[in-house]
Amino acid sequence: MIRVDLHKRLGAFELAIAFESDGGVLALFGPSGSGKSATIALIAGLMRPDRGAIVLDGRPLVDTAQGVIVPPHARRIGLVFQDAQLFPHLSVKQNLLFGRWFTPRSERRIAFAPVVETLGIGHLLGRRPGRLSGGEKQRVAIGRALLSSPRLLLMDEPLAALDAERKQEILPLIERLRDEVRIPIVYVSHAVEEVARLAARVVVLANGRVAMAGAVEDVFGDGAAQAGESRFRRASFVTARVARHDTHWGLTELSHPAGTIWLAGHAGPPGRDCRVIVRATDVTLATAHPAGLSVRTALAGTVGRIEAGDGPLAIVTVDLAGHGHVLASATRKALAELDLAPGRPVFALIKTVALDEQAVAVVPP
Ligand SMILES: Nc1ncnc2c1ncn2[C@@H]1O[C@H](COP(=O)(O)OP(=O)(O)OP(=O)(O)O)[C@@H](O)[C@H]1O
Repeated sequence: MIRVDLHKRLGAFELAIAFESDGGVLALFGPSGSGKSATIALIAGLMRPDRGAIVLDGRPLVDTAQGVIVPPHARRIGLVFQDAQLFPHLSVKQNLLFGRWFTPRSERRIAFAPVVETLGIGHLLGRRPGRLSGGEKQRVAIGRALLSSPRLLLMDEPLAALDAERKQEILPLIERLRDEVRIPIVYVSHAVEEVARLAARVVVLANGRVAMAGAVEDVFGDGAAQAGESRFRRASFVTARVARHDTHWGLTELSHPAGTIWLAGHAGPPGRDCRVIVRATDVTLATAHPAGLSVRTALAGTVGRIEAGDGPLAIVTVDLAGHGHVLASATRKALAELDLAPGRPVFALIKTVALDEQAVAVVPP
């Protein structure tokens, strides 16, 4: 359990945030410059707050009112950054063991062999970081952080520098840290897909303040969480249950009270709840259930919030029948011509080709 309440002035920027996490993965989300990395640096002890407190598992790490500032190496916090920041002159094995250096023997809960096994880096132990790929470096960096047996892992955009394939390799490893090692993680990301896959709760920062906080479904269903992001990055997710696989056509049917969601490929065993990540640009709005269209997924709901500026485009939140929301991007012209206003019934149409196994995340515990 971590509780954070911090104030810090950085030039013209002022950070004033408070949040807490009970475990699992807490995502820190927000636009560039909103204060995510500064928050991580304050928790890790790389920067001192002007005032405030950090309490980890009941132990005050910072309490400026009492003059408490625990130095970084004594905080028992593991750090993983976007660039792995390995020591170039040390082998992979030495880099990994460095993680244990500051951890008293009695507190070493995480052993070397299982970490190496989980991360699949046994064959790399003798190599220097210069001879590793980006994904391999990042796995070693995660291993080094874990071997300090931290009480909390801070991950600052750990996948941002990796290509899509590498990301898909490392995401399941982070899920295992969450579910098997059961280490609490504060995870900074810009990517809705990563948050959907990993986090149960999210804190959205804007201009150094907590703009929203709560369960990810609630926060991402609200268009405001990603306000200001380009329409190509806007996405929402819908929690639905795997109903069956259609082996003939290679599709998976997911059930949701608003309608059936079809996706290409295999999304896990029937009965499993998952989050389907839907990009706003993949959603079409219709005032009637479609006929004569190739689209297979039509979810019933009502128009919620409409976010429109002076430009030609708008982002519409559709409140789905039953539960959840999807975001749709549409032209303001279309909304006017279809007379779509808050409260009006609407169908959100999603192309099956936009959804496959990679668009699906198991609901985090
Ligand atoms: N040492 C510093 N001195 C002055 N300003 C700083 C310092 N460190 C950060 N800032 C400013 O604080 C603000 C928040 O920066 P921060 O790196 O925390 O943002 P972020 O949300 O992590 O952004 P990104 O997603 O781009 O990494 C920015 O305006 C940044 O310019």
